[in-house]
Amino acid sequence: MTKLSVNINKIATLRNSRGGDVPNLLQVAKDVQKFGAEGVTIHPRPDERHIRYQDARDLVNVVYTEFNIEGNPMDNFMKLVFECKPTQVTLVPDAVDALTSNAGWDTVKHKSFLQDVITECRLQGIRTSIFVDPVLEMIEGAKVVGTDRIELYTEEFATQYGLGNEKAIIPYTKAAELASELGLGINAGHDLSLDNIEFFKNNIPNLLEVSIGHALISESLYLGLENVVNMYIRKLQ
Ligand SMILES: CC(=O)[C@@H](O)[C@H](O)COP(=O)(O)O
Ligand SMILES: NCC(=O)COP(=O)(O)O
Repeated sequence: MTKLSVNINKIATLRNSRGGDVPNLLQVAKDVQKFGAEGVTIHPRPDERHIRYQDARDLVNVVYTEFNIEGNPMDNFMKLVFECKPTQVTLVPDAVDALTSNAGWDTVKHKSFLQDVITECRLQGIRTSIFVDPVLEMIEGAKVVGTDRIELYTEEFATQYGLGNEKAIIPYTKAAELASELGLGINAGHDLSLDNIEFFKNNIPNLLEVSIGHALISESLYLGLENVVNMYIRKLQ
């Protein structure tokens, strides 16, 4: 069984667009867990354009499933992580001004930096996962730096699968096989959706967790729109 961790960044994006508290991020976190999600993911970015650092602190008291905080392990981010002590921190090498995450770690080049961060997280009792492309050398490097898990960066798979190219799964399957042999736990995320999740899950051995946000929130809008439009129409009769 693969756990679903719902990424609620997009709820914060919508909330911040009006400056108030609608939709309420903490209520959404409570609700996704009530509906069966086994984790909540956030990715506070340095400009706080969606998740704010205070949201992370507030969510500590609300997330009773697995709390996953993602981000680039810069000083402020790591201070926040050590304060919140989530179940898992996912280290992502994204640039300060990145529109969204767009690459995995070079685990060879950044070996000693990652080793230091991961050692500190372990001392604090926080599970680590590092965001990686499905490249065997990077998976071997992930083992060397001592992470508990990897998160396979799935954008390329999602794009190619959407174009009908099922073979795009092959590097992910091979990466997962190697990770399993090396004793690394396997997570995955980025652009996973109702269209591609079943195929992905069926081809990735030992997939422990997926974190899904952009598509899941968009799909929730599409699938809920008819109901809400009709509720308004009934009130207007
Ligand atoms: C690490 C990752 O894959 C990202 O998908 C991320 O958590 C999404 O961030 P944004 O919501 O800022 O695009
Ligand atoms: N780690 C990936 C994640 O949390 C969500 O990514 P996306 O579904 O918003 O692309």
